[in-house]
Amino acid sequence: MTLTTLDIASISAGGDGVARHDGLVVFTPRTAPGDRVVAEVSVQGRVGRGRLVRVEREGSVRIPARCAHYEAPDRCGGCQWQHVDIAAQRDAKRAMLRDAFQRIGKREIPLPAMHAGEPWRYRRSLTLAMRKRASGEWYAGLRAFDDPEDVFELEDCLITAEPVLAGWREVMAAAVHLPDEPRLRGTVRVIQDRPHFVLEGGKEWSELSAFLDAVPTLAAVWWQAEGKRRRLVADRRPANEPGASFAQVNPEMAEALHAVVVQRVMAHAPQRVIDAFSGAGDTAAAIAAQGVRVVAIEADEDATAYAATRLATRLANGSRAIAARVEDVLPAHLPADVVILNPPRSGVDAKVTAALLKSPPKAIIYVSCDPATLARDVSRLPGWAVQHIECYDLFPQTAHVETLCELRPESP
Ligand SMILES: C[S@@+](CC[C@H](N)C(=O)[O-])C[C@H]1O[C@@H](n2cnc3c(N)ncnc32)[C@H](O)[C@@H]1O
Repeated sequence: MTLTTLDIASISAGGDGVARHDGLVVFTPRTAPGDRVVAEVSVQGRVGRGRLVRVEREGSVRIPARCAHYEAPDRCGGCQWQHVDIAAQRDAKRAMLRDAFQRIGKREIPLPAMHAGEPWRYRRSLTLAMRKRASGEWYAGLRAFDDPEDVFELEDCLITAEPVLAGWREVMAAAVHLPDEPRLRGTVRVIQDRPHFVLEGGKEWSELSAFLDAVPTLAAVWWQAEGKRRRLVADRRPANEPGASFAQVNPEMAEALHAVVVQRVMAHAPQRVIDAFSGAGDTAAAIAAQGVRVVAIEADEDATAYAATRLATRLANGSRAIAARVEDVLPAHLPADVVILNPPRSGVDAKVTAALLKSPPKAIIYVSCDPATLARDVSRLPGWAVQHIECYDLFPQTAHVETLCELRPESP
């Protein structure tokens, strides 16, 4: 390990500042383009990893972080970019997408537009590590970005909406009734203005009913005991409300994106649409409501069951929700006029792109949360052109970016 002066030139896809030094590319968290920093650099294979020691000269996009947990001692790993001006964050995300297409997809795309909303208090869901101290007292918090074992007690999270934090305060006030374990994990999500709680871990929950009595405002409580499936242990919701797992983290921006997806699908005047990785069926239901036959494919059985209820009135035209892996069943449901792909970060299996090459729709609308896997998957679709591409800033202060990409067959 050596102390090295680095001039940070750009930001990497993972959110670290990037500098070149002695023929090495060095990635240093918590640095910004234009910074001159001193870092402890260690070499791992062909790349260098920097640990920021001090900033010698601040780049023009560096700003003070707003959140007290961001800097030492907590070093919160929930956000990566609070030290970067919001406009520069958004420019970096756009550049990240174009770079991924160049580097991985070997394609040139224009610098995409960015749609953005509120940069603070946008999260409607917060997952925290829960720890029991030797004294028996519980605390809940996030992990340090450079030490996942280091969980600090969270006082506030400036990217999380107040009703979620209120839900967490209620849960922690009742923590004495949690399963008797040193470590648990929980998520509070606010759906239709009411907090829902998902607890993960523990083998027995002997004080479950005392816990439930102590959390009267929670609309539903789910428990995923160690090695078991998640189950609903308290349900005070109105009938037919979606489960906590299907809520959008940033509903305002997700709705804006969703509306554009529906509009782009409908522009093809489709008769048959496949919504692959359909979740709880938000998009599928909106398209089916316009008289289109929609097949929604989703691996999660609970999400599919909910999507099926939303498509139930459209059964007559063949709309339905299928609980299966997209790669296993997509070929059997093609052809379609438009296929929507909205996979997790890992992107789509090569079988999915192979099936689309064999039985091509008029358009593929790909919604991605990872530029690298999007670029890889598009590179597996030779003969398809990027007709339109744009970014949505669903997660300000972090390095994550959501992309909408419409592909059409290249003209012969
Ligand atoms: C990014 S979410 C998209 C959800 C939904 N389209 C929406 O807008 O809310 C990805 C979804 O893909 C599902 N999934 C992950 N792998 C899958 C697979 N191999 N086949 C089908 N669904 C899968 C997950 O359960 C999750 O609901």
